[in-house]
Amino acid sequence: MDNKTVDIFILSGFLGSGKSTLLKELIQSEKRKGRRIGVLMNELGDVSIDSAIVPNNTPLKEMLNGCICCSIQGELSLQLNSLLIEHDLDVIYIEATGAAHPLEVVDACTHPTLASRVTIKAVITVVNAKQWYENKMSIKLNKLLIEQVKYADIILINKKDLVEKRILDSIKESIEEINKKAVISSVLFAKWNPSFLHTQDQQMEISNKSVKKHNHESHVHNHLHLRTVSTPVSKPIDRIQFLQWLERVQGNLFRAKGFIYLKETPGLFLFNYAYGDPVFERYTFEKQYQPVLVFIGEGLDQSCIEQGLSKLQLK
Ligand SMILES: Nc1nc2c(ncn2[C@@H]2O[C@H](COP(=O)(O)OP(=O)(O)OP(=O)(O)O)[C@@H](O)[C@H]2O)c(=O)[nH]1
Repeated sequence: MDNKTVDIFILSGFLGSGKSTLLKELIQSEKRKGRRIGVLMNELGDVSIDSAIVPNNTPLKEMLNGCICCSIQGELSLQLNSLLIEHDLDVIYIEATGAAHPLEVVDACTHPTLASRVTIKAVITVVNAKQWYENKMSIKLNKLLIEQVKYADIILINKKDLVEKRILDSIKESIEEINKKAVISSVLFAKWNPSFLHTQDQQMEISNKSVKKHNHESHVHNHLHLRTVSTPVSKPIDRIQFLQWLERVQGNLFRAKGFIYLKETPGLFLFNYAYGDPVFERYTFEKQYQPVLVFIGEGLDQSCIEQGLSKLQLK
């Protein structure tokens, strides 16, 4: 009988902290080692955006329109099961939504039908340095950020370019106070030495057990009431007008992403907006996408967003 288990790494962290950026790095690193990787992605919206970074030849399962920890925990077990049946893999990376509680994801991976076939190696939490330092989130969101840090085995303080060195040190200290066991690194564009993942197995399995232990304790689940709005944007938009409009979007906009055409420059652009920082990147990946935008936040109004975007496309 084959006793080989498939390694599982769970990527956690708030919306826009850099989970997909990290996943891209990890996929490249695993490929260089010749390991067979599978990816399971969960997005809050009904449109897949993050999967653009997963190469076509990498087995991928996507769970759209819901958060693993709220509504589709059972589906995660099913999708994980299909990945294991359909492919001969060494490792699976699970990218949770930014609203997910890591323990709920761990819980779904420890379903009795999966237990003998997978080993949960580590929860890796990505933190947006500026967002952590500024501490401007609502109480509920802050609590979620803390839980994501508390139950991590590895914590990457990402976007270190957005804060000064001394602030980075204070962020590290405050994170250490919450989680003394985790390995903590400050990183830029989630660039990190993932060989660590394969040399420190023992250490991580120890802290991993503590994750499982906590799993049986009761914890308050943050229901964030996040709303997602996705809408096609077939015509090119003026970049400046779009950004000005984005500032005025009604509600609490945490995250926006998608593919759009811009008036001033030909070609499709990948748009990312996380914690107030908008980024347009020319889309160069192999997968084909239709122009569409996804907005994630609290109190978003779908018709207002659609009307606003329609007007921008007419200008
Ligand atoms: N300035 C800066 N931007 C970064 C860094 N790392 C990632 N980003 C950008 O932040 C944006 C969001 O990154 P993602 O990797 O998509 O974040 P995510 O956590 O996967 O987002 P969700 O899946 O929506 O939760 C993208 O535009 C990235 O290019 C960094 O170190 N510095």
